[in-house]
Amino acid sequence: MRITHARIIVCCPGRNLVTLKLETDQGLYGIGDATLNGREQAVVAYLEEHVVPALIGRDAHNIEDIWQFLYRGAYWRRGPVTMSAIGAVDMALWDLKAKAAGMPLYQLLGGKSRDRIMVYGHATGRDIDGCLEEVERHVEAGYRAVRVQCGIPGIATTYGVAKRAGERYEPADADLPAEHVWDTAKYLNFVPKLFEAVRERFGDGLHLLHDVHHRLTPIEAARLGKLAEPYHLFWLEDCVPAENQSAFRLIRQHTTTPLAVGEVFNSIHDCRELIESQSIDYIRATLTHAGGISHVRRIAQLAELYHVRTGFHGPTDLSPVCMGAALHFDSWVPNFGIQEYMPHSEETEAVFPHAYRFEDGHFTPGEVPGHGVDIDEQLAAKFPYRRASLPVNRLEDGTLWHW
Ligand SMILES: O=C(O)[C@H](O)[C@@H](O)[C@H](O)[C@H](O)CO
Ligand SMILES: [Mg+2]
Repeated sequence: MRITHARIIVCCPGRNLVTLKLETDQGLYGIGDATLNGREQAVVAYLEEHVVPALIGRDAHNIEDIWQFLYRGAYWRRGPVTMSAIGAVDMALWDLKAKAAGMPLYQLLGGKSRDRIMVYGHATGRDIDGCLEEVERHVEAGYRAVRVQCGIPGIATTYGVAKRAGERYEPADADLPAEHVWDTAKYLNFVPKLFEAVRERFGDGLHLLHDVHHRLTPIEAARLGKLAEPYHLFWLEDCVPAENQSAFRLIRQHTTTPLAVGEVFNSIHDCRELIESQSIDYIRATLTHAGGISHVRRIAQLAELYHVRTGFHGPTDLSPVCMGAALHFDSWVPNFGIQEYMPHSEETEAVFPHAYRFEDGHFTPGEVPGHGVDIDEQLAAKFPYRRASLPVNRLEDGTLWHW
């Protein structure tokens, strides 16, 4: 099954999404997601100039060899741009192989380890009451797990909070980076009250998650972990930036709150120490940004040895293609934890017809051959690319901080 054509489709049905389509001499095609939010065109150029020309004529069945060719062969290993490009190729090749076998992708990975995939949704509010209403809405829709993010009194904009009630939170919302202001003291004094209010109203049964979005120092994260213990979070996410993997050892010494990290990771080397030192509980590196199924499978299998479970990143800046492939992976992976889910816009759903379905707080990946997600190229062409940037964060005195 030779690769004959490769196309990169960039569209913006509400947000920018990059899709790789590989066609073969057997008439089958495979699709991969190459979206790197706010840096989309860097991956497009990498694919167009350095990857696609080298793929034409290769046997699409040799997934591992193509992976090694693109990774080792590049000499310049790792990094989000390279690994997103490799991730898209790998995802498209697995899609092709499963289509050629006439099987849903999870079958090729080893079959199902579970009947359905638990997801967590995002409840956001400008204040605690607004956030509780959104939690309520999720509970009524069947969610078993909800991530809560809330406006912080005294801070004008807060990570993860939608502009208006009931709307989605979309981070890349400006042509050039918007500037937000951050204050750790205000945040730390406030956020335990949010957890307390959720537990008071919804009891202990709901899985409760929270994303710190890399804003604390290790000792501050340790304090938050301790403060959160009475509310038994499912996880505390990205409590510190994780370039320094040993920072998590310090946090771990102080708290039993489960820790999740890894949405910005792109390689097993970004999390090897975190996993081997048992400093985390959930690894969030996902298929698009971490080199596709072939590489994330290695991460998950290392993690399994150390009781670390998966909790894939799944916001709307990953396309339905990544979501579909991730749900097949989630169906198989023995050490599954949870899957993030933010509903895509109606336009995005129409551009990417898919077999996966939501019911009662869970997803099923569908039974069609491949990963079950397609792209309507004619419709995609109606939504041209628009530059959109993620914000930056400054402390109140103007110091640039982590976003
Ligand atoms: O947990 C999450 O879903 C993430 O933190 C996202 O909200 C990121 O901010 C976004 O993916 C950046 O592009
Ligand atoms: Mg996050």
